[in-house]
Amino acid sequence: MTTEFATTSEAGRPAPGTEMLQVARLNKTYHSPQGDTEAIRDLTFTVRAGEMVCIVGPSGAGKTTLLRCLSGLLPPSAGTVTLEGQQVTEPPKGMAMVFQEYARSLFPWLTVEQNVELPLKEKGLSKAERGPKVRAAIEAVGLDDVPNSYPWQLSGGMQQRVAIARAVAYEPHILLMDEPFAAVDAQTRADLEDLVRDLWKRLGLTLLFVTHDIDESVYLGQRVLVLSARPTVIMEDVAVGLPDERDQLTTRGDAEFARLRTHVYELVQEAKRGGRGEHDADGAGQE
Ligand SMILES: Nc1ncnc2c1ncn2[C@@H]1O[C@H](COP(=O)(O)OP(=O)(O)OP(=O)(O)O)[C@@H](O)[C@H]1O
Repeated sequence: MTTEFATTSEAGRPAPGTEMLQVARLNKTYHSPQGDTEAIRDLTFTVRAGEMVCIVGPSGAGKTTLLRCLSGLLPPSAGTVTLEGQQVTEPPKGMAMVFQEYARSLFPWLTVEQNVELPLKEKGLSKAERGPKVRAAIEAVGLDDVPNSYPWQLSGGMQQRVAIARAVAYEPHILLMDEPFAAVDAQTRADLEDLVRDLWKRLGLTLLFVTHDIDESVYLGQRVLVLSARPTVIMEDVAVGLPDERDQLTTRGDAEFARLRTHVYELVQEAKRGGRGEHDADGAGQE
């Protein structure tokens, strides 16, 4: 395809491999009349430019809370989030997000093209600048035959492709994805996983991908951060040494894939039993 996306240097992104997102001793405690809930106890990790990092953890481990803190929507109770040297206190300009609920994140009265174009308008790009970027993004996600359709005329998987196109057209420095494929069927999910890996490689994206699905985290990630049960710490930062060229059959049939998924599965089971989290105030397993 003819890419109209900015390259890494054109877009002013940090050079690949440099530290981009730093989360330092992050704590989030919710206060309510019923009492305090310490959702996140102590999280420290770094994401380098160009990395694909997955986050898994048991239900209620604080994944949504973490993403809200990273995206500046929720102030931490302690600790800091720093993106490209700037402390995050509001939604950063260089960040885009894709959510699980695509039906709620797309505007039903706008066409595919108009949905993808909207953030570029908000970014202040002229019509002439927007056009090629919108077309390239729609082509990149394989929707070039339906640019004038409305979201409600498309399948769930296609709607999620629109949401992904909108995020990549914006040319974010970092893309956060919050369980983006949880609501689509298994086959569509596999296609979307491959789409995300393809876009990540081609566009030099930095990606933080939250999922419940252990296999998905190993298939997609270069690293998998495994969260403990609440109050959350990082149990382990698992390096995924699988080759960069991945496909659904070969990679998932690989002995190393099986070893990694077993390891992550055991960690999540341990987390569910409350291991290396709630009972470990020192946060063992931190980087
Ligand atoms: N606004 C809030 N007020 C009080 N407690 C909250 C609030 N939001 C979340 N919590 C609590 O914080 C903890 C973490 O919630 P969070 O939604 O971040 O977890 P999660 O890992 O995203 O969950 P799931 O995997 O089920 O989607 C939970 O115990 C939840 O009840």
